[in-house]
Parts: sequence; structure tokens; C-alpha cells
Amino acid sequence: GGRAVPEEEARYDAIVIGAGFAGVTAARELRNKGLKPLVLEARDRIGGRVWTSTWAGEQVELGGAWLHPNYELTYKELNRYGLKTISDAAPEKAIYPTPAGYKTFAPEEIVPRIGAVLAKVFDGSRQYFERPREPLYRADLLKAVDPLSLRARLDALKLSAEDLALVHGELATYAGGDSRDGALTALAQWWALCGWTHEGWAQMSAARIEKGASALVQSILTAAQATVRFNTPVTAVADDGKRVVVTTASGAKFSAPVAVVAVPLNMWKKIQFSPGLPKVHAEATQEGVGVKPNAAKMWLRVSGDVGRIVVQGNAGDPIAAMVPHARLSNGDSLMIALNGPGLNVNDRASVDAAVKKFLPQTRVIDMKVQDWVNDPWSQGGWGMRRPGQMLRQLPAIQQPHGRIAFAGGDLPSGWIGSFEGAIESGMRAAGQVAPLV
Ligand SMILES: Cc1cc2nc3c(=O)[nH]c(=O)nc-3n(C[C@H](O)[C@H](O)[C@H](O)COP(=O)(O)OP(=O)(O)OC[C@H]3O[C@@H](n4cnc5c(N)ncnc54)[C@H](O)[C@@H]3O)c2cc1C
Repeated sequence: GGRAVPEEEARYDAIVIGAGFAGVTAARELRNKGLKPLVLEARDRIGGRVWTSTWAGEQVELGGAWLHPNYELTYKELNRYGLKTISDAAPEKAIYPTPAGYKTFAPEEIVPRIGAVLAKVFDGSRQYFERPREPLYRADLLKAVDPLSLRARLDALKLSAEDLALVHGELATYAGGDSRDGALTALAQWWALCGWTHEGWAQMSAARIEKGASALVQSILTAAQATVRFNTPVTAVADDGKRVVVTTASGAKFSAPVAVVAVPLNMWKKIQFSPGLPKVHAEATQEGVGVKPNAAKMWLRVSGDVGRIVVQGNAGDPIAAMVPHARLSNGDSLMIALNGPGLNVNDRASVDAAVKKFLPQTRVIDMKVQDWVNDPWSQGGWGMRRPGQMLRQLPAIQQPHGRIAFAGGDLPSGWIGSFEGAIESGMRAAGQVAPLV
């Protein structure tokens, strides 16, 4: 049904839905194949779960920020557009939970101890992720491990209370607050992509983009020479076998021979697909991959010079983790935190009380919080598979549905929950639909 497609809107070869890393990459790849993309974006800005902004006089990343040196595709893009990376100074102190409460350690003392415990957690991944970017290469071996949650793995290892306290908070944080929600294989794949060592794992925040992560999204989008419509949420995507008709919230319709759905996987269920989504796609979006319930990035201006100190909460703590960012000219410090279970991220007094648990001398003066779980256009944080999702869902959700392909940092073969994964999947999706135009 619906009105006829106006002629001026009918001139696109592909419609890309979502202007995050995955969508802009798909658009740029389509352009490189000689096709004309139209990008429809719900927000009034590009970037999605990447959002470089300014706060407290500093450039701040309200979403994804850091790059691992093994982000091969991302570094290729950075080089292509002449964007530089920078590294933050190493921390001088680290606060970790112990059975006797929080303790301050020298990083050189605590880091090797954590590494030894993580090596136990991920033991076996050299075999079951023999090829880290082709995770199903040893699907036979994965059958035994993919159903395990991080918590199940920790329980099975029967770690000492000391060892458990050193790693549980970090693993729970990556799983969105509860280690039962994250698959062992999701993080074991990161471990494998990092080179199966703790030195490699510790490089996950080795660098960030000097001009901000949004600058790279913009460079890719500029190269795509796409028509971009902001404030244009897509509500329906229909494939009649010849063309795809995309309907937006205002009732406008756009059509093209193919479409790439590059919205967060958690958001697929908000779009009406016809024909309906294949069974596994539908299951994946009902279960979700973008982590919940804790994925707020919090920029905290705290009083005084707290030094270059990293804080790792225990599983269940209201502040999951904190890292230092910069010393401000007035003497205060800027820290980045992630929320843990139960924290009211909109209430400064609650955040202040939670921070004082680790840093009793300081005070939270001001804060800027981006809560991705309650964000209407992501409804979840970074992608992190749940137990069993890799084997049950990954191969199927990477497949197109007729003339519609899917892209996102939630469904790559390599680095899930990252820029690298989003770029990888954007390339795949463009390659899938281009021959159908
Ligand atoms: C707090 C946080 C920290 C992170 N830290 C890192 C990090 O340090 N390093 C790293 O590599 N990765 C990190 N990530 C992950 C990384 O940001 C994501 O994997 C990546 O940005 C996802 O890109 P995407 O294009 O798949 O999705 P998105 O960036 O979410 O883009 C999807 C786009 O679709 C739009 N959209 C949604 N619904 C509709 C609709 N109906 N119609 C039209 N448009 C729609 C959205 O507005 C959005 O712009 C982090 C993520 C979060 C949340």
C-alpha cells in the first residue's frame, strides 16, 4: 500500500538505515562500487553509539572511544583520511577490590596478577578460537563452551576469593552489569583477537582518535557522497522482490533496489519488516546483543588532583570502573566512569556517594552522562553476545533477508562491540546487496 514513490526519491541505488560506523561504511563501499546511497538517520547527528562532544572545556567521547592496535580495518580508515591517534598516559595507581575491601596497588604489581587469572578464564581459546576472525572455524570445539556464561566459567574454575575479586568486576562490566548475561566466548574472542595474552588485552584502550571518533565517521560519510536525512526514523522496511520500500515515522516513503539495515541489533524489533524477519534474526533482536542494563558513560568532574588512578569495582558495585582523563586548569580532575547495578546515573548525590567508596577525599562537582540503555535509538550499550548466541545466531544474522542486508558492531565475525566490528560488517553488507542492484 502507501502512496507512489515520488520520482525525485526514486533515484537512489541503495538505502542505508543508520549513520553509525556500520552505516557510513556500507554507504561508502556502495559508492565505491559506483552506486548512489541514501542514508536515513533517526537522530540529528551522525555517529550513533559514537558521539564526540565538548564538555568542561574538553573534547569528550560520550560513546565508544578506544582502539586496540589490532583494529586493522579501523587503522586503514584512519590512514586513508589522515586522522591521527593519541595515547593517554599510563596510570600510576590502581584500586581493586580484595576480600578485605578496596586496596590501592602499583599497576606493575597488580596487572600481572590479573593477567594470570584471566589466562585461566580464557584457557582453551587458542584451540576454540584458532582463527580469531573466523570464530566458527572450530565450531566443533565451541559446542562445549559457547553455552557458558562468564559467571559459569568463573564458578567452574573455583578461584580463590582474592583471584575472583580481581577479575569479576571487569567481566561483569563488559556484560552490562551481570556476569551471567555475557558469553564466555564473547570475551574469549576478544582475548584471542588481542593475541591471547594479558599484555594484548591491556591494549584495548591503547589509543583514541585525536579529533574524536566522530571525525572518522564523518570522513567515511563524506567519502560516501551520500544524501543524508537526519531526524528520519525508519518504521517499516518492505521488500517486494524487486525493490525495497522504506517508510519513515512521518509517513514518507523512499525506495531503492536494496537496503542496508545498520541500526543497533536491539532496534530491529522496532522496525516492521515485510516479509517478516527470519526466525533467527527475530530471536536475536528479542534477546538483544547491545548490553543491558548498565551501559552509561559518565564524565565526572571531581575535586582536586586525584592523580592518574584507575578504579575497578567489584561485580555489583554502583560504579563499575573509572579511568582518569585529564587534569583541568582549575585543579579539578576529569574522570570517565561506567555505571554498575542500581546506580541512579541522573542523581549527582548518588554518583558522588558511589565514587566516595573508592576515592573518599574527592567530590563529584559536575557530571555529563550518556545512558545508552535508555537512549531511544540504541536501547543498549556495546554489543556483547549472551551465552549460546554465537553458535545459535551469528552465521544466520549475517545473512541478508531478500534485498535487505544487516550491518552493525553487534554482528561482526571479528571484534564484537567495537568500531572495528561495525566497519567489518558495513563492508560485508555492502558486498551482499551491491550485486542485487
Ligand atoms: C558506552 C560505550 C562505550 C564503547 N566503547 C568502545 C570503545 O572504546 N571502542 C570501541 O571500538 N567500541 C566501543 N563501543 C562500541 C562502539 O561504539 C559500537 O560498536 C559502534 O559504534 C556501533 O556502530 P553501529 O554503526 O553498529 O551502531 P550505532 O553507532 O548505534 O549506529 C546505528 C545508527 O542507527 C540509528 N537508528 C536507530 N534506529 C533507527 C531507525 N529506526 N531509523 C533510522 N536510524 C536509526 C541510530 O541513531 C544510530 O545513529 C562502545 C559503546 C558504548 C555504548
